[in-house]
Amino acid sequence: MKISIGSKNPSKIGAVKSIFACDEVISMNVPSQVSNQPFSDSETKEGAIHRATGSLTASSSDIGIGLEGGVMNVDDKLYLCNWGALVTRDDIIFTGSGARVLLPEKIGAELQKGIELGDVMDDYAHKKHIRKKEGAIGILTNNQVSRKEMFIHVVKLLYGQWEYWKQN
Ligand SMILES: O=P(O)(O)OP(=O)(O)OP(=O)(O)OC[C@H]1O[C@@H](n2cnc3c(O)ncnc32)[C@H](O)[C@@H]1O
Ligand SMILES: [Mg+2]
Repeated sequence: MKISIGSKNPSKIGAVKSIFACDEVISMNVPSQVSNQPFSDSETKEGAIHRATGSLTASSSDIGIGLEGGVMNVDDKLYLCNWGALVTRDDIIFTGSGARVLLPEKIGAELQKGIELGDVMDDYAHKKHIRKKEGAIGILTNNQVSRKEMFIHVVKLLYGQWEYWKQN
């Protein structure tokens, strides 16, 4: 079975490969059709769906997967959020979201200026390419949960829903 994923980010590809272990995984950049830095659950989820459908349309895969990172407000505080979507050839869409973590106010202020979280995080932690490695969630949890591990959980939610649907 062939799976496409709408991203070239290694933490996203790694998560998909961990769960769909013996399948062929095709990765490609496709437009998320939302802002580079989504600012709500809804926008982040839409981005994930567009990445999944975009990769399906652009390849001969059996299912398409999209994973999208964003931020969202709870009680006037910004949290990191992540969404995933799995789309089948007959247009069934499964979605699920990942762990959330509070963003320090300093980070929230930079995001409000229009800077992407990936860039804000590199500045904040004095590191490079955090988005492709441990991620904001890895930095903020002192590496208890990496971005790949968080995405593995999201991919499990998608995989499980899809398996259940196939059996029923
Ligand atoms: O190549 P793509 O797939 O776009 O990978 P990305 O790292 O840009 O990831 P997203 O577009 O899904 O994330 C949207 C924005 O949020 C940032 N972001 C989200 N989660 C992050 C994390 O855990 N660590 C660092 N940056 C993160 C990311 O850098 C983008 O600016
Ligand atoms: Mg991006």
